[in-house]
Amino acid sequence: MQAVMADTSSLLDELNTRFRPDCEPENLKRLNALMYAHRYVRGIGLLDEQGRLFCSVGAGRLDQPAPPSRSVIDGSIGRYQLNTPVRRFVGPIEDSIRGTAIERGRFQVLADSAPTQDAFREHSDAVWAGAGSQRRRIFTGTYGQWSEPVLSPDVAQLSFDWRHARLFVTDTVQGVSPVSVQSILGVHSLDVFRLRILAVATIFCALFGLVLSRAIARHCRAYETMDYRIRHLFAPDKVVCHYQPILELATGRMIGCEVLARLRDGDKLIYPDKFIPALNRRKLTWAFDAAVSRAALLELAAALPPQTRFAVALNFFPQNLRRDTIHAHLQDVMARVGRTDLQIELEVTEYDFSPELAPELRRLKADGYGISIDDFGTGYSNLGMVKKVSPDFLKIDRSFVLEMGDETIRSSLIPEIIAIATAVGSEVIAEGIETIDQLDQLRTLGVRYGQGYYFARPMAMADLQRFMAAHAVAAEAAIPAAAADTFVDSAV
Ligand SMILES: Nc1nc2c(ncn2[C@@H]2O[C@@H]3COP(=O)(O)O[C@H]4[C@@H](O)[C@H](n5cnc6c(=O)[nH]c(N)nc65)O[C@@H]4COP(=O)(O)O[C@H]3[C@H]2O)c(=O)[nH]1
Repeated sequence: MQAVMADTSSLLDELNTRFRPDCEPENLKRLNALMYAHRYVRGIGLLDEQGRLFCSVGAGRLDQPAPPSRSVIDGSIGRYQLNTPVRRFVGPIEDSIRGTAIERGRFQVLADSAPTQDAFREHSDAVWAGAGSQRRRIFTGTYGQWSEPVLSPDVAQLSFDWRHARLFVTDTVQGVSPVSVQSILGVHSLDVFRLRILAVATIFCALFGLVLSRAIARHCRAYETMDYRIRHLFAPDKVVCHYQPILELATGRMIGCEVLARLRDGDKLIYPDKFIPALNRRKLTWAFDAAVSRAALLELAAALPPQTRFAVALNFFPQNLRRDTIHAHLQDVMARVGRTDLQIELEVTEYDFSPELAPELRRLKADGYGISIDDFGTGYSNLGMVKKVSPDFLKIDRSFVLEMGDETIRSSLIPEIIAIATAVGSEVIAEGIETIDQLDQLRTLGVRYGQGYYFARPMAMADLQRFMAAHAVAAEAAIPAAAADTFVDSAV
């Protein structure tokens, strides 16, 4: 009890020396803060000159000043009013709650022997008690008074005071008379919660960083994939055509070239094995085939001197080998090219050679296009079907040529392929000739045409022109003088 008296007395001292009995909000706010600094005080009231209570920290200005109590006891620290209604001090709570008020000078304080302020200070910054139906609640705490709408008393709620950069955490204790408590987290709270906040923030940042970095890495990987990049990489102006000469093996005469496409990526070239699967998945194959064939034919027509006949072998995706589409496109290109000496050969791999494709190829052949079956020997084509198309060329896959020196079963099949070609009325082109031994053997076997690194790698137009100029002289000899070292698969 002594502690209650000492606390109440010191507050009354302070009130009477430092404060005016002024009911203005600013003053009430300061009084409120002072009240919360005293453990055993639950309310402060202001008295008018007649000693009537006219204002209190919790309830503000009263509608009617409360007349002075008749049962006042003079004590050592002030005049005691026992059993006075608490409502006058703390606003709209039950009238039946009563307490002890002690007054001195123009101030009255409500003493409370239970140190409830401690509980507020420790567990919340402000408190409200009243009828549960009341949504807008007036919170009172160490920082003064403010009102706050409580959306639902059933769940804790967060709100943010932008002006003062404070976060309010409101929770409601349900009961006959619910109590809402508010904690305020502001910069000042960092002091109290510093370690906890730091720990939580660090864990949060670490987790967030981890999730974010994984998401970024996943995106970067996706951007790096050819499937993503192909949309930006493929544009008609990014197509680079390289040309690989096709020669008559007995004479070394160049009869034409195969067009092999690359894509320009800055100062690098990307090769078909990298971008063809992505073109297929992105359904860009026709745009690509159309761009390559147009670019190659225009470039060849502009660069090559008139020839008697020059074969231009074009690779098309099997799904694009449709007579109507291809013919319309190539007719348009050839009209611009204006060269009748360029003979277009359409290449289809044996693997893709199918019954559905055969009629399309026959119609294309009837339109005057040459047909070559590429990588011959690697697929399982129906010979009857091959015969029906009667291709101009069967191109022996380079794996057969590669194994020729080792005398494997595969290489022993070359004569069989030559026999099939004779049977269906086609010429043979051997692919991937890299050595003079391979060249000699193929010539001995009767293979008429060939291409490969031994003669020249696929190269840009400027190099093809140099190759053709040098080759015109060397072609006099039976074996071509130009070899792979001189004409490499050149950059742009
Ligand atoms: N080791 C070795 N390789 C040789 C030799 N001579 C030529 N080659 C390579 O063998 C491939 C021959 O082309 P393919 O069988 O039509 O196979 C082509 C073709 O199926 C496809 N392709 C290339 N350009 C186009 C195009 O414009 N359109 C379409 N649809 N496909 C294309 O990509 C495939 C690969 O083309 P590339 O990478 O240019 O590879 C080319 C060529 O560079 C040699 O002596 N030794």
